[in-house]
Amino acid sequence: MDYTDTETFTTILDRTETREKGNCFEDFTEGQTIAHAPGLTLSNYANELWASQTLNHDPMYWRTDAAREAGFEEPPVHPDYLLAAVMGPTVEDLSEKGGYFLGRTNVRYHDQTVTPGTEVRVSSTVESTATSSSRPEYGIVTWETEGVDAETGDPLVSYERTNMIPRREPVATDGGESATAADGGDTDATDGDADDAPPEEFVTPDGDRFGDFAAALDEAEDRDAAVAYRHERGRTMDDVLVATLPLMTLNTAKQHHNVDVMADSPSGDIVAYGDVTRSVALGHARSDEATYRELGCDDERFHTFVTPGDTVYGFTRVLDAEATHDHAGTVTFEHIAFNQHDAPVYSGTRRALIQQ
Ligand SMILES: C/C(=C\C(=O)O)C(=O)SCCNC(=O)CCNC(=O)[C@H](O)C(C)(C)COP(=O)(O)OP(=O)(O)OC[C@H]1O[C@@H](n2cnc3c(N)ncnc32)[C@H](O)[C@@H]1OP(=O)(O)O
Repeated sequence: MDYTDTETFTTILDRTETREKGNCFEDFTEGQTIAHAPGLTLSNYANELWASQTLNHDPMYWRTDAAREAGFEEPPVHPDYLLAAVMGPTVEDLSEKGGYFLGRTNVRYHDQTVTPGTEVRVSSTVESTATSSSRPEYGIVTWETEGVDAETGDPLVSYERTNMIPRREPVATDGGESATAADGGDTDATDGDADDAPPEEFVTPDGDRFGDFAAALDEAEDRDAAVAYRHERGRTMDDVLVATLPLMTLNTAKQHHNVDVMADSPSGDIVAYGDVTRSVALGHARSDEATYRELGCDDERFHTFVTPGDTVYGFTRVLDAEATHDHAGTVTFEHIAFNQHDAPVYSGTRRALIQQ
């Protein structure tokens, strides 16, 4: 028999089993810990590709003199690449089966002096599993993940991530009726103050230093005003951003590189990895601030798909500024990434040390 004859081969394909990858919702139990096999070595190539393509062009990641001025011995790996490199190796075990990255919180950078050549090992613990009331074919799983330096065991980055994960067997649900009734059917991107009217005034900081953010908050205080502004740059999602960057971190989620499968999904196309979308928005934001160190991110949500050809812009609201160090202060931001139709695609809060 000729296996390479298309007609014959098609009937053979129909009769053979597919050796599947990934885990379904039923495979996760609360408290279970998974040591991810892949792990990787942080590379200069992937670091530069990530930071350049997401417009994270802060000189301290590119120039030795700027790195030394910021207290590093040499340019460290970019925190967004480090975070993605700690998420990529988890995908095969946690999310390769499909479903969407819904959000993440408690992102903490434990060591920002990490340089290319560092080997990373990653493990995750299942924090919770829940039924999706709106989607019977999915469950919702939250994991706590930590990436460590393989040589020293020192923690590098940790976070809690939530995904929709396909079930083997759909369950009976109320079709989301209870959630809709409970939350009033609110689909606004920024939870919490969706029913409030926007403030009368928006204040833009005069510059990119801690003092500029603190002064803008002072100006807005006791008035119907918010410190909030848009960033000029936008980045159109191309193949490098959508498929290459996640694959460079060993992220095997089909959503980012298998057009054939994704053609039948609700997006109809491959979708940008959430960490890439977020990194582009944060890159825009960092271009308008004198960042000293990243501290962490919380309440990150991915609101809708970003597909190739979409353009990602950034919007920032300044929530708080606290003088915590001689040379820098802690600023809390809310960042919103939005597309060419002005629809929010990502939101999250971020704390960073900003130079005085
Ligand atoms: C695969 C991958 C990485 C990886 O390999 O990992 C990626 O990078 S992929 C790219 C990034 N990603 C996206 O492109 C998704 C964009 N997004 C959407 O396209 C829509 O959001 C939706 C179609 C997914 C849902 O749409 P939607 O149904 O209108 O949304 P919601 O009703 O808000 O959420 C539905 C249910 O998820 C619950 N829920 C939401 N968020 C959280 C959270 N943070 N924590 C806990 N539960 C949460 C919610 O509580 C509801 O639960 P119920 O089903 O019980 O009501």
